[in-house]
Amino acid sequence: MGALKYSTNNTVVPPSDLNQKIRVCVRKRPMNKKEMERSEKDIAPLLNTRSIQINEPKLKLDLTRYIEQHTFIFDDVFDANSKNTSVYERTAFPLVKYMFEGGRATCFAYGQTGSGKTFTMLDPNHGLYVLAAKDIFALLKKPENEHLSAWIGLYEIYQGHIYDLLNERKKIYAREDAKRNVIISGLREYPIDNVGNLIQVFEFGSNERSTGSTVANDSSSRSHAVLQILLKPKNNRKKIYGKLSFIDLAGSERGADRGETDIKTRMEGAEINKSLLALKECIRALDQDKRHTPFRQSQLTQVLKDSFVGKSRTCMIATISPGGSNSEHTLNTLRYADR
Ligand SMILES: Nc1ncnc2c1ncn2[C@@H]1O[C@H](COP(=O)(O)OP(=O)(O)OP(=O)(O)O)[C@@H](O)[C@H]1O
Repeated sequence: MGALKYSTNNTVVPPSDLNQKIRVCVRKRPMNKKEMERSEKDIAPLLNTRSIQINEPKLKLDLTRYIEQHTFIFDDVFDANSKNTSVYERTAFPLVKYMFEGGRATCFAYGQTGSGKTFTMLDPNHGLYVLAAKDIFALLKKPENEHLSAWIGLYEIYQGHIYDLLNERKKIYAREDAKRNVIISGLREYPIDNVGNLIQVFEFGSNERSTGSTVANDSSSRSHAVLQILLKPKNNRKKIYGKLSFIDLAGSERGADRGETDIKTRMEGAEINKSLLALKECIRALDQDKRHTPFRQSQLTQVLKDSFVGKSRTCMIATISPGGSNSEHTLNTLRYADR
């Protein structure tokens, strides 16, 4: 990423390759009502379709205010007025095509609580998973895919444990089989043959998700939610032909040490921090084509092993808030996503 040398200022830049092993995109959400009421400034102008500037408000020792500018370049940057459909075209859609080529694909949303992870990934009307499902069922109707069927599984990772959201939050375990594939034993998977069906099963499962309240968002997620859509041969349910996982990660700021006194919250934060760091390490290893991927460092990266080794592709969507009050979190998110 850092190797890109073209100008960042309002110039037309060449689009990034949609078929890269890893793509990292940023999505900025619109100002919300509270931010508008506080007349917050938008501190995150886009410079072009691939770069964004953060105007960080700072204070000198003599208390005079100044702005520190930071510029970041990504594979795509989506502005506040972008619709999920255009985000989909350049993030999850290439992964849908890839799973029909027999690949394992993963799409993550990473960002601060309230920055739009769930809205982007898992919104029941126009989340990327719904848009993907529409294309998946259309592709399954094609004669060349007649032998395949789609299955869905939904689980969350909370404090290093896996809970099956389609089976009353039953605790389940990941293990490696003789071929060193990671299997989540006991995970309930349902065959699905249309979008309505998938949304219904997903909604049932997401009601089970463990949520708690934070200052930023009353139903903030403290867990990572993983929705997996599998393609299996109709005549062999044990075999996985292709896989696409959508992951709504826990709020990134929850991993920071915020001086919480409550032990439960501290432990949650430590675990989230561990898993997000492990994820970053794995993505870095994948990016640099390293032979060793440290996926064993957390439960999250362990269950995603097949996204990091072999025929795999990953897209990370870093979601950010536009307002000045979130500048620190926004910078942390962009630094995390910056490769
Ligand atoms: N791009 C967007 N356009 C319009 N509204 C948005 C957008 N992104 C987020 N929102 C709205 O902002 C609010 C917070 O978004 P969301 O719940 O997706 O955040 P989150 O990052 O998933 O937070 P958490 O980690 O707490 O789950 C929601 O009301 C959502 O509808």
